[in-house]
Amino acid sequence: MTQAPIISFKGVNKIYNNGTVGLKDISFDIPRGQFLVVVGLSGAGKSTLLRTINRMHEITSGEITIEEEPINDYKGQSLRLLRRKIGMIFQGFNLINRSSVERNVLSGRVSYYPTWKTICGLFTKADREMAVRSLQRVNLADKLYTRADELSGGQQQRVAIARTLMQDPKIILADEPVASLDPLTTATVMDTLQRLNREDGITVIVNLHSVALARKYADRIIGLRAGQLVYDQPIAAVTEADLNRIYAEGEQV
Ligand SMILES: Nc1ncnc2c1ncn2[C@@H]1O[C@H](COP(=O)(O)OP(=O)(O)OP(=O)(O)O)[C@@H](O)[C@H]1O
Repeated sequence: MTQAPIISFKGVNKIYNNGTVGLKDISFDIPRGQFLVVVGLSGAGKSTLLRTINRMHEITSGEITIEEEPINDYKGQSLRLLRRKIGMIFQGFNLINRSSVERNVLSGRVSYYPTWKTICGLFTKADREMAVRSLQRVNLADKLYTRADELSGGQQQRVAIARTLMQDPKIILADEPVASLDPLTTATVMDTLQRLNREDGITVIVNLHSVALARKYADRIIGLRAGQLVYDQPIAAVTEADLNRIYAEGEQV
């Protein structure tokens, strides 16, 4: 029996309040444990797609299911639980710069605490130990007490990944995670995501501008153009010409 997809889009449309079409009739399934890369020109809808998965953006019509449950109507506790199982990392890392690496990583655990405890920094010993383990997973255990803004960009992004590990996520969404990094640090971040995908079975969905990186890391590549799904192939079937076409044709839109 084939396993049910971890995420399923069914006829999803997203129209922003100003009338801009973000997503147009998107339907596809993401199997559990896949490393999916989303490519497309700037403005194609990649960020919009990612952000509908954790409901940072609301869809206009259609349905998204996660682990076979429709998430459209989640509120309160169900929405919090959904967001707990989905980690997200951003191009700009979104760390608290003046705080220690430990404090930043522990902040990934806040949904497990009442607000007053997190304000006072009252994290349990078990969670402090979990923070060390998360940093070990991204090869940064020696930076526990370093201030976040004293790290390189690649190290900061790995702290952001360690922070999401505190949620024990089933899915990691990465929105242009390496766009501001040089090639060497880019590799450390992408390798980290790949390791978590392969060793921990975390489903990873990454928006990338770089076709070369997409080809190197993806199990499957999907392409968006003007909010539409225009390409969907397993990596073995992806050709350079296909990818060039996604970008070239997009320019005519
Ligand atoms: N909050 C918003 N309000 C209105 N329109 C928006 C909003 N956010 C995005 N858009 C528009 O929706 C479309 C898709 O944007 P989106 O950011 O998802 O594209 P993208 O492929 O991620 O682009 P980039 O690679 O530049 O990040 C674009 O036309 C964009 O201008």
